[in-house]
Amino acid sequence: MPTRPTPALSARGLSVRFGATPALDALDLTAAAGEVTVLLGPNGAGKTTLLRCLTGLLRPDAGELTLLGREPARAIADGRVGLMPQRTAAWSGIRPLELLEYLAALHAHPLPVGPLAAELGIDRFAGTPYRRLSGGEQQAVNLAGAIIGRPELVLLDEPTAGMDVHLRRTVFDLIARLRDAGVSVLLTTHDMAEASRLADRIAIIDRGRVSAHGTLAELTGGARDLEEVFVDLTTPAGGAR
Ligand SMILES: Nc1ncnc2c1ncn2[C@@H]1O[C@H](COP(=O)(O)OP(=O)(O)OP(=O)(O)O)[C@@H](O)[C@H]1O
Repeated sequence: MPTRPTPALSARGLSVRFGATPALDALDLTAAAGEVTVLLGPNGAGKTTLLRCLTGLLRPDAGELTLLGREPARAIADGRVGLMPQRTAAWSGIRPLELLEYLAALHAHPLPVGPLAAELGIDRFAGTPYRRLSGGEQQAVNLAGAIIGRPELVLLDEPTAGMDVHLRRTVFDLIARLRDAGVSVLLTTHDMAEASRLADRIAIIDRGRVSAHGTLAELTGGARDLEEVFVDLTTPAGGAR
């Protein structure tokens, strides 16, 4: 019997509570290796909480989690996972090119900094302190930092938020190339068009659980619009949990 390929991500019964709020409520999700998996969900659905569990920033109250078949901390320590957070104040005064060179030096076989910076337009503001960059420029630097170490799995939290159409298209091409190179990508977005265009599979998260998971065609039945399906399957932010 053929063995099943190791998934990029496996979460079973993952639960996180903040006081009375169940941010993740026994969430089950498997993301196949080599695919782009898009997490869609209303504000507060638990997407960022899931990503924080994946990167070891948050310890779940219950459940099991593996990345690339390993404990998340192990996979991350081995440099196999790249993370683009939604926002980071951590870099503050460092200049983008210095930052990328520093991050590249942490990895055995990094991408060449110059071409990556040029592709994402970072060379135009390479010497500006990170905190002075526009939102979209900071996002470009965050994305470059997530992929510079040639990770096998990339976690992107709203990667195109704040980006203009040009940069957004560049990022779409880059994500498609990562996938073509066999990299697994897990990303969150609120943009239905982006999800439709990029995803091999879409997981709709609602109130800390996966309410649907499949290809675009499976979710929409080929007849409905993804936004309609999303509205049917999710609770508006502020709705009863
Ligand atoms: N540190 C925290 N303390 C208390 N509550 C928190 C904390 N972090 C998240 N929450 C709550 O957990 C729930 C899930 O939040 P999360 O940030 O994961 O949602 P999200 O799906 O990423 O939302 P968005 O699309 O708005 O980014 C929300 O109700 C949020 O207020």
